[in-house]
Amino acid sequence: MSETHERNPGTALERGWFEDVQVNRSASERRAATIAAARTVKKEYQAAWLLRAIQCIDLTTLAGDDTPGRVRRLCNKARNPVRQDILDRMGVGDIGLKTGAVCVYPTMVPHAVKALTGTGIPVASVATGFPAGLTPLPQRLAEIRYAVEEGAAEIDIVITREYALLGEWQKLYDEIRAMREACGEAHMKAILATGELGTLTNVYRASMVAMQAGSDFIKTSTGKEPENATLPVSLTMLRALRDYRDLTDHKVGFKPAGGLKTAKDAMNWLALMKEELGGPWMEPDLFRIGASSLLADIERQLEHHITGRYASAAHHALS
Ligand SMILES: O=C[C@H](O)COP(=O)(O)O
Repeated sequence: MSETHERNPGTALERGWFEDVQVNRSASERRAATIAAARTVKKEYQAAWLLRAIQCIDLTTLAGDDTPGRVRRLCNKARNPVRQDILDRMGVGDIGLKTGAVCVYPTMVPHAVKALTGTGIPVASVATGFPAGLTPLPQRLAEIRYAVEEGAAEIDIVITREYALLGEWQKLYDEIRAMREACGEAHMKAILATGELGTLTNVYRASMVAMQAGSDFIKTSTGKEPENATLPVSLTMLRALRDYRDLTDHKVGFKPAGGLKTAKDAMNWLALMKEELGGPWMEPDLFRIGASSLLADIERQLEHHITGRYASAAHHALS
C-alpha cells in the first residue's frame, strides 16, 4: 500500500466516542439515495473515475474450489486489468494501470506472491477463520502470522459479531488489538460483517472500536453474508471515519466489499467517498473495493466509451 499518511496507531478504548451515538436508518437511507441520484460525472470524467476505481479494486477470489491456476490467472488480470488496445485508444496505455491488490485465502498467498513478483501489487489475505471467525483466538492469530510469513502485505480480519451484538466493546477491542499485533508491518483491514450487526448504530460503534484498536481499514462485508455492502451502511462507516479523523488526526481507509458488480456501483461508491470525505479518500491507500466480478463490467464500459458499442460479456471474462 503506498504510504502517503501515517499509519493509524489506534487509541485506548474510548467509549465516550461511540456509546451515546445513535444512527437513524431512514435518514441514512435518504442521504445515501441523494448522493447516488446527484451523481453527474459524465464522459471523459466517467472514464477517468473508472480507471481510478480499477486502481482501488482488491481483485478477489475466495471460493472453496480456488486453485493455484485460478489465482495465477487472477494475478495476471490484476497486472493487466484492461485490454491494451482500449487503454491505448484512451491515451493511457503507458500509465502502468493495475489493481490495488489481489485478495485470496491464506493457502493461496504463496501462489499470488509468486505471480505478482516485481509488479508492486500487494497480496491481501483473509484470515482469522474467515468468514465467520468462530475458531479459537490462538488459531486465528496463528493464521494471520502464517499469511504474513508467506508474503501477504495486507490482512483482512473478521470481527467477532457476538461482541458487537452484545455490546462487549472491551472484548472486541482487545481481540482486534491482538490481531493488529499479529499483523506486524502488514496492514490490517477489519471486516465488520455489517449485514450481521443488526443496526446502523452497531455498525457505527463497531467501526469506532475497530479504529481505536488500530485498524488501517474498516471493511463492510466478507461477501458471504446475506446482505453485503450497501450505501447506507457505507455512509455510517464514513461518518465514523470522519469523526475518528477529527478526534485523532488519523486517516483510516474504507473498503466496501461483497456484491459490487457494476461500473455504476463503482461510480456510486466513489461519489460517496468524494462527498463525505473528499479527494484523499479516493486513492488506493485509503479506498479499496473488494470485488470478484466488478472489473469485467468496468472494462466493458471503457470499451463502450471508446467504441460506442458493448462487446458481449464473454469477451471480458476474468480468465
Ligand atoms: O472481499 C471481497 C468479497 O468477498 C468479494 O465479494 P463478491 O464476490 O461479491 O465480489
